[in-house]
Amino acid sequence: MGKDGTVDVDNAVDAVRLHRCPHLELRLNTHKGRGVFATSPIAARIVLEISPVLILDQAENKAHIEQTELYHYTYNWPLPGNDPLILGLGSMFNHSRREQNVVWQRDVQRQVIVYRAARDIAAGEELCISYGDRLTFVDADEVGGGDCETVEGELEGLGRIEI
Ligand SMILES: C[S@@+](CC[C@H](N)C(=O)[O-])C[C@H]1O[C@@H](n2cnc3c(N)ncnc32)[C@H](O)[C@@H]1O
Repeated sequence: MGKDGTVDVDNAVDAVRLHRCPHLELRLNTHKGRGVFATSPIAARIVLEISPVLILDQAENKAHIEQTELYHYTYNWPLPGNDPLILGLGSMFNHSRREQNVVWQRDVQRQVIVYRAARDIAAGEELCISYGDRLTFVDADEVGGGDCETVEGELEGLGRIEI
């Protein structure tokens, strides 16, 4: 780990050094179901989590993922028909259109997703990513409105989840 708390994730191809930020908790009963929250301040760019993914073939995906609740725990992947299941804490990040404070990157070769803080995060904040525009549920943040600043500019060039 670097002096600033960042993690070098550019490891050898045949190994992935795993990392989870210790300042996280899983809250079980939020208005979005379970969700990940910061227990202490977290600096921008810190690696929050490195989650492996499980890639099934197209037939398995159709039979066991698309028709079930598991579909909501998959990401887009650059292999047609093989959108993987996210294992680990990555599967617990909820969506926020306007308050996303987590960005993520696929490591296709090593089949992991690396999540980082998009900006400084305060203790008690929920850690959210963007699932994109095609949601399969009603966005709880949008039901009552709200007036939060976007972090779109900070997220340019980084991947979005579309599930
Ligand atoms: C990848 S899971 C996230 C973890 C999930 N909350 C849980 O308890 O397992 C995605 C699911 O979380 C819920 N979710 C995520 N973001 C949400 C939001 N902004 N509004 C309402 N529900 C949300 C939806 O049910 C969605 O299908």
